[in-house]
Amino acid sequence: MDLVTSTAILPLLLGCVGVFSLFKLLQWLRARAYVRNAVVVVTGATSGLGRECARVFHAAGAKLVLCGRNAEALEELTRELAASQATKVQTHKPCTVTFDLAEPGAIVGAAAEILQCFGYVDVLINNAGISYRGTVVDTSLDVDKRVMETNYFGPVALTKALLPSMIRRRQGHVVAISSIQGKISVPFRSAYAASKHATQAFFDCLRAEVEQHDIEVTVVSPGYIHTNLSLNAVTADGSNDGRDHGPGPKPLAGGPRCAGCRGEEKEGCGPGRCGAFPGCLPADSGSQALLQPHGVPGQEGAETQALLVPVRAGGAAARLPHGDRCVCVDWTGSLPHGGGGGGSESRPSRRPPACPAGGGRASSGARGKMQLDLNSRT
Ligand SMILES: NC(=O)C1=CN([C@@H]2O[C@H](COP(=O)(O)OP(=O)(O)OC[C@H]3O[C@@H](n4cnc5c(N)ncnc54)[C@H](OP(=O)(O)O)[C@@H]3O)[C@@H](O)[C@H]2O)C=CC1
Ligand SMILES: CCCCCCCCCCCCCCCC(=O)OCC(=O)COP(=O)(O)O
Repeated sequence: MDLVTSTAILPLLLGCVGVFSLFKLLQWLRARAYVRNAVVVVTGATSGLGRECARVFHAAGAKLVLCGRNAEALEELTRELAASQATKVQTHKPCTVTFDLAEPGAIVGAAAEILQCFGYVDVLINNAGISYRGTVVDTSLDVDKRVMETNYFGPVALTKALLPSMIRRRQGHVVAISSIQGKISVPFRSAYAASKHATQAFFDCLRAEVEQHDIEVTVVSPGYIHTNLSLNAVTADGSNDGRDHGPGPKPLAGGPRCAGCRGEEKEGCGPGRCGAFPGCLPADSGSQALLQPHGVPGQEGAETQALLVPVRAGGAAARLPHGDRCVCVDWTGSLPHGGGGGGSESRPSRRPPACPAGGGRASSGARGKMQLDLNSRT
């Protein structure tokens, strides 16, 4: 490289680094300013994602309204936040409101209480939810309704009750914590996936309706996060599952196998063989990954952070970190919004063919560490 070229490249590089750093700094300042002193309502604040939201928003200076069913747990969280390490920004004592989202009659009163806390709401985070596990045929309709009440009708009712005040102020941000299961449907999670699909649709419609009032609507679609959600999952008869073997579709005993391998000892699909197996997803079947674990799935510390990746018609893709392989799960994945390349309905189930010999092995059920970072807001 001659002298002229090298002297031109160095300033250019430094300039790029400078612009990038400035952009990051502005992004950080914007996120901080957005949250500081904002009135943020978090439902399901006593556990998991909601608790983490409470911690992060409190530290960033938000005026929190913490909602949950358990008044004592909410008080304990308030004490914990008050005792947490001081940050540079001024923090505020949270307000708590206790109500059950699955009680339709409780929501209007709860919304009024929420508004009394600080007089208005800037951000509503519809986070509370329950999981469900069971077969369609065994699940009583009461259970379907309970999951829908908690995950869908409750948040919808609360949003409706708080919207008029946001519209009057021409300010507000409604957040719905949905799930990847709001985009794709998997067996044995019918009620949960249905509630999350409904959530996705409702809040997408809302976004289009309230844009004119300067109100923002965000749907968050996380992948697996290791919380109490699995422990508290309801089952077909309405009882609690009570098992915590990590969230998500579980491999059959003995490890992940192809859908056609139920009860057999053969494992895995070899490279290039995925297409033959409804239960096996190609490691890379398209330009967009559905699930993109960072780290080795199943391994402690693997980052399977929430992914907000649009589902593409034509194939669910899971890219594994250790090379291109099929990913075998014990169910036949159906795709939303036109699976199978162009059609508008999910693919009909096919009977899985016999399992191929040998091949790669991959683990489903990777767990994500949860850590929210307000700075990553774009
Ligand atoms: N964990 C995961 O892998 C994923 C979670 N999500 C979604 O994230 C959200 C939070 O889940 P997560 O933190 O994991 O689960 P947790 O079980 O840890 O927390 C759920 C929270 O919701 C509250 N809640 C449950 N039912 C009701 C109800 N009827 N009325 C009021 N509050 C209620 C719980 O309160 P209580 O203490 O009273 O039970 C609890 O605070 C859910 O909407 C879930 O669907 C999405 C994708 C992945
Ligand atoms: C490396 C893994 C490959 C698996 C590829 C399958 C791709 C599709 C998987 C479906 C993703 C579902 C994401 C679920 C996010 C979510 O809502 O998790 C919570 C639960 O599922 C509820 O927990 P539970 O343990 O009760 O199922």
